[in-house]
Amino acid sequence: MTPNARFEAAIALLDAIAAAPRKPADAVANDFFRSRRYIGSGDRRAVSDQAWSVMRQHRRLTWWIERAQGQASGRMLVSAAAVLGGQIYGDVCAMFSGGKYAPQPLESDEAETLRRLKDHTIEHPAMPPAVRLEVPDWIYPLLEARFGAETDREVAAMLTPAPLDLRVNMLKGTRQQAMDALAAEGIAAKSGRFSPWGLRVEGRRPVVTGEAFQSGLVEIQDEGSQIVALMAEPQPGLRVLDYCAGAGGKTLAMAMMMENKGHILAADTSAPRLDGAVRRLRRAGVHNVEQHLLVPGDGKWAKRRRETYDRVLVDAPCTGTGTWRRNPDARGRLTEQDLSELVVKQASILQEASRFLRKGGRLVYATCSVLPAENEEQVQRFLAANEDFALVDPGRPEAAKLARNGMVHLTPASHGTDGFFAAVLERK
Ligand SMILES: C[S@@+](CC[C@H](N)C(=O)[O-])C[C@H]1O[C@@H](n2cnc3c(N)ncnc32)[C@H](O)[C@@H]1O
Repeated sequence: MTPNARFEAAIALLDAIAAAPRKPADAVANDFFRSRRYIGSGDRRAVSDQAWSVMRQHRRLTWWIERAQGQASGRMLVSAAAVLGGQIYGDVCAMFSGGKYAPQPLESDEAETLRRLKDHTIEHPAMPPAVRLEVPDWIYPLLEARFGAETDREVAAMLTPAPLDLRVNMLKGTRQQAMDALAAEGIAAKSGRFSPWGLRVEGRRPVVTGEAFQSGLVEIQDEGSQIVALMAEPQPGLRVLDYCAGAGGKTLAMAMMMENKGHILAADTSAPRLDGAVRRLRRAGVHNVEQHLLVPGDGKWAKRRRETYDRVLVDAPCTGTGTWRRNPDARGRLTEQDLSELVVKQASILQEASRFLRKGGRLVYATCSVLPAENEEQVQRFLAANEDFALVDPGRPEAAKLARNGMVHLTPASHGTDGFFAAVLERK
């Protein structure tokens, strides 16, 4: 593809994303490229990179375009990003050549808007903080309450692209063997900072097509997520309930820690998500996991299992604010109502799941959110209503050293992981 054609494809992709405001951008992008099979993999990556870079600057670009009396269409967003990113105004206008596969020429008002952006950069002192940090207005005070003087540093780090983290599957080999196998595929990886099984891959590499991944020796998993699984301390022989197991990221890590001995019940209300785990479990060589679809009214099922699990992991559905660096479009979709509904849901799931824990057993409550309402406040409310539970320090030293007041808060800026929260609760 010519640079102009890539420019045009990025504009079309951004318009498609804007036309489906409730759909995740990566799902829109999958459909977009599926219907344009003539776009090869290198071009696809370049077009996505350009669109994702615009999404990471969306509020600031819109602010600039509106200030320059324009409309934030895909054409204006892409061209404004180029001009504010330092490309020469005339060169950017020339991209709109109207040639085959190139964008149509700029209208005179579009060219005028763009001209007003000349000699500026994306930042401007008059930008409100929520615009500068690319977050919805309603959430900024919550982030400020959470991070205080560190708000700028913490929230800005949520705008940088996430690294690629792997977990070595000890059922298949050691960390050194995994590093060697990856090196043989031309992929350089170094040990993670916190997880004993973590690897961080340098640069963006196609790990999933390689032998190390296909053979189940490595799995893609953010290091923060590995720490959450580790906090459940699932030893061989125990009975573990993974109550919001989804597609099994933490189930897999726990099965590995249990050396395939004992039993994990991976429960979720979503059949498609549970199905998503099946191939991953097989590839990883895991065979101590049983899946269970939670359905309303299965009281008998629950009654039989009351107080029978040594460990319960509640990886609750949440706002996903901790994963914003992976999904820059998600921040724009999140509403205040989403948050209040999730807080109610999380409290009910935690209460529900806690019934399965035996006396002396440990429950880990976790989210991939950085908001106190979904995290420590949720734990405090639960403890106030359940006197037979107590907050305890994480047992594993890797997690204990990360804990503050007995709870672990991970963030991209402070730990280089996704944002995660986890707390261990023991039944007395
Ligand atoms: C954060 S995701 C889980 C991710 C998964 N543990 C992993 O590590 O890959 C939250 C999960 O909670 C599930 N969920 C939503 N409502 C639920 C409920 N009432 N009970 C149990 N699971 C629920 C969702 O289907 C989703 O799979």
